[in-house]
Amino acid sequence: MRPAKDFFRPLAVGAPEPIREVPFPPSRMIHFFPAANEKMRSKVPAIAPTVDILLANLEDGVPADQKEAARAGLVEVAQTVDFGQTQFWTRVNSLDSPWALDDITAAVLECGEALDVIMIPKVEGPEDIHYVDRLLAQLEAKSGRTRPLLVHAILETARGVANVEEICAASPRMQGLSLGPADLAANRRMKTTRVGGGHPGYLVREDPPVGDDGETVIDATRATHQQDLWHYTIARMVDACVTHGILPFYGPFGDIKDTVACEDQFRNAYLLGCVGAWSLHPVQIDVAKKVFSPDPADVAHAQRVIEAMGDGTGALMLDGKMEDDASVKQCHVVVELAKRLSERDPELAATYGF
Ligand SMILES: CC(=O)SCCNC(=O)CCNC(=O)[C@H](O)C(C)(C)COP(=O)(O)OP(=O)(O)OC[C@H]1O[C@@H](n2cnc3c(N)ncnc32)[C@H](O)[C@@H]1OP(=O)(O)O
Ligand SMILES: CC(=O)C(=O)O
Ligand SMILES: [Mg+2]
Repeated sequence: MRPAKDFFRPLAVGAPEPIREVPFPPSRMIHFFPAANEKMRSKVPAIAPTVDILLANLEDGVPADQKEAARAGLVEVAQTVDFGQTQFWTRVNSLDSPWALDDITAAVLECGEALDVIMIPKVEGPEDIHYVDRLLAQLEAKSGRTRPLLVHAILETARGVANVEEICAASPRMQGLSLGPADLAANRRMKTTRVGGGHPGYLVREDPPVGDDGETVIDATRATHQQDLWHYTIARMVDACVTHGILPFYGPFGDIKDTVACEDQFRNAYLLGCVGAWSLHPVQIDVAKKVFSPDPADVAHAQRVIEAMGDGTGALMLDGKMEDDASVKQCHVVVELAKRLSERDPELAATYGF
């Protein structure tokens, strides 16, 4: 294990200094485009200003015979598109694939400073991050990059979930985690066949009523309530990320047409502490923007509580509810997020009255 005094030292001579605080610009959606697809690439300049993060995908979703084309597509986009304030990321192939080394090499040596974050899929433990950390430092030194690339890991194996704390703590490059519900379901041998979201079979049922004879009526009509398959993993991911000062994201929602359920899944993640989610299709961009921007009514309420609480200590009644030091802290989280997002989005700022 690296001693604490060496944690923030560059891992190669000439590599940039690691950062000490993870930047938190607007990060409501990571919009995926398949980097091998010329038509989708041609849409990138128009989509870039409408999203917080744009990601060139090289991994799953890209056919095996298009991996080289996807890598070339990443480089082309990095070298030609003006991203403005939008972050530009890539998801490389998994570390056990024949493509990962060339993906990472091209991302550092050919994308220049345009690239902000490299997403590493199927991370199982800190050893995966250590490997990437050293390799990136060597390539950064070679390329002359002036700021370190950050690393985002996908949590999509049971071992990755078991090691989530160590993964978060493995390097100062760690920017955040995303939940990978599709691979995670397969790896855990869950019996689902979907990309994220719930399942009608995962439910709780109301207790049976009791008949006149005092016996329970098992076959009576009883309400059922679908449960959230992802609650445990998201909550665990959020705690690990917050502990280590990095950012948690929900991942993909594969039922593109069901924007209602997508919004629900995203909102559950937002309420549990995630900062954003993936958008796989243009219709999911606005869903993420809506969900991960605080509701104007919540912001107005939070501002009232902050104002009423004065120096932020003590307890008082507002609208029949007790407010105190802890509730006002929650209100600051909401208002600070709204202000941060508003700095980039005057339309949103107007909805908050800033
Ligand atoms: C489990 C995981 O790993 S998830 C991550 C891996 N998967 C992905 O990244 C998938 C990304 N998304 C996609 O590839 C596509 O959205 C698909 C294949 C799912 C659907 O694509 P289509 O069948 O073309 O969808 P649809 O016809 O509704 O598209 C409407 C328009 O939006 C465009 N579009 C669709 N998805 C995207 C996207 N992600 N980015 C930009 N434009 C897009 C289409 O090109 C089409 O444009 P057009 O109107 O000019 O023809
Ligand atoms: C996000 C991802 O890669 C998955 O769900 O498998
Ligand atoms: Mg996956």
